[in-house]
Amino acid sequence: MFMSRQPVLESCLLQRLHVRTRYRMLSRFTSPPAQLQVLPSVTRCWGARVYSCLGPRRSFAPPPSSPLTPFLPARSISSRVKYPTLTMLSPPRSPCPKSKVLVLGSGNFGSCLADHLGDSEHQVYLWSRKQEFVDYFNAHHRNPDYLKDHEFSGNIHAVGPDIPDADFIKDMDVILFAIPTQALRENLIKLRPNLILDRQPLLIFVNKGIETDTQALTLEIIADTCGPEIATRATFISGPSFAKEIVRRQPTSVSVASLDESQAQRATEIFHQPWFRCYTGGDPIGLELAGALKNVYAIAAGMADGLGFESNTRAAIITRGLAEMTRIGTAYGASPLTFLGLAGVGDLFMTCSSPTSRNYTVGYRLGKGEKLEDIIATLGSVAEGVTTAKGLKKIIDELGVEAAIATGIYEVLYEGKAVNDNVHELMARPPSRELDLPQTSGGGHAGRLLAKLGRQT
Ligand SMILES: NC(=O)c1ccc[n+]([C@@H]2O[C@H](COP(=O)([O-])OP(=O)(O)OC[C@H]3O[C@@H](n4cnc5c(N)ncnc54)[C@H](O)[C@@H]3O)[C@@H](O)[C@H]2O)c1
Ligand SMILES: O=P(O)(O)OC[C@H](O)CO
Repeated sequence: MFMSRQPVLESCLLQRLHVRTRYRMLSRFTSPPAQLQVLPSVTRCWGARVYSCLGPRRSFAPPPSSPLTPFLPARSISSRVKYPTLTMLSPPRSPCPKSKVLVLGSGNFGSCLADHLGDSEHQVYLWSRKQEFVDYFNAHHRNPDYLKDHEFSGNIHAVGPDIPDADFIKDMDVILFAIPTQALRENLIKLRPNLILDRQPLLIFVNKGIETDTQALTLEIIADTCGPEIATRATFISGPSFAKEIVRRQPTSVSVASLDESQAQRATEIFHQPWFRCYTGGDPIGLELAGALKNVYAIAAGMADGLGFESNTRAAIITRGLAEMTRIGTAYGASPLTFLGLAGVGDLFMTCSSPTSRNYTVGYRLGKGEKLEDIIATLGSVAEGVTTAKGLKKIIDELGVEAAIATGIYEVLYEGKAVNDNVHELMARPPSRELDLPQTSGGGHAGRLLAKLGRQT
């Protein structure tokens, strides 16, 4: 997944003796996973590498279908079962330098990334707007609402419920925002007076959505609330990354982008680990659009599955969804290449094909005949695609691009169109050319946004 198989096998052969010797030394203290002992030697070596590189977790229950399952210890998800740490075989990269990180938002993704950074020996403060969360987390090192089976890093301290004050913020090296897009503006407005410009921490945003009322991307919300200087340095992380898989240290890769690439590089240095690869880039607008739009197509894919359609239909939605989001992004003024990256096709593919996705689940349940209000009321977590579909519809209309799938999802969610009619209408359209990119003039919407930031297109 993150390296080609041939070099892996070659390096396995070279390291085989070394790894075996180290395992023998280690087995004085602990037994290696039984699975590693019964596999053929080369496979065992690869398994040992994967196992050692990823390191076992306090909570870990690999799904039966996981390709890593043969190499990983079967273990209860209960954290009462402790596993010896084998990370000494391939230790985490030490963070350079060790940072103080404030994570705003203690849902699935905020707490998962807090755990990732805590494991890398950063000093992490996890903010929640709920006092009960703060008390419970500090007493038990568990999240009472999300990822409930996971025991979190001891390097995390929960803070709240008030937004941290200026004294607290001035000590932070990094502030990571893991708050849903619709709630970001109000929180940035509260936080802005506490940010000192000449000692500005690295600001990282991981939300994936479009603000419904304004159709603003996060970059624009930051510019509106904090000014162009802060927005220009803001950094965005996106890509195929389910929280519950990150806390199990499943190999994960993401895109990291900022208009100021030195900031993206800083973020990469803080996040990059052998089990969490970061790829940097300079197109935050494309990265943001890709992350937001894939959620709308995940609703479409889930809906098709819920209706009982199978592989052909899902592959068509993913591929035509990619064509659509690339077209919208290009007309907006983003680079079409960004949509071929992890934040684009990577996340689109994953979210459209996994019931772990909340957006896919919304679509699936709609396909099964449930009402949107009932699904939202019982989902227990945010599905950004629902609100994004609304903001996106206005953007599509303004740009004048053809985006039949996204438009159909908007009509199902907000205009009462029946899911079956949506499929029939999509399929009954006349034939068209497969791949075309729109011409952009004047930099599109991105040009206006960049001008707001004082940047030339
Ligand atoms: N869960 C994932 O695997 C994942 C992966 C990548 C990106 N994301 C993105 O990260 C963002 C957060 O997702 P999540 O999975 O953590 O969502 P979640 O629903 O699990 O948690 C949302 C958190 O935000 C808090 N919150 C909600 N409204 C708030 C407000 N007005 N002020 C302050 N805090 C508020 C909630 O209390 C909760 O702690 C979303 O944009 C999502 O698309 C999620
Ligand atoms: O559960 P979803 O659909 O919000 O997807 C979560 C992440 O965006 C996957 O990368």
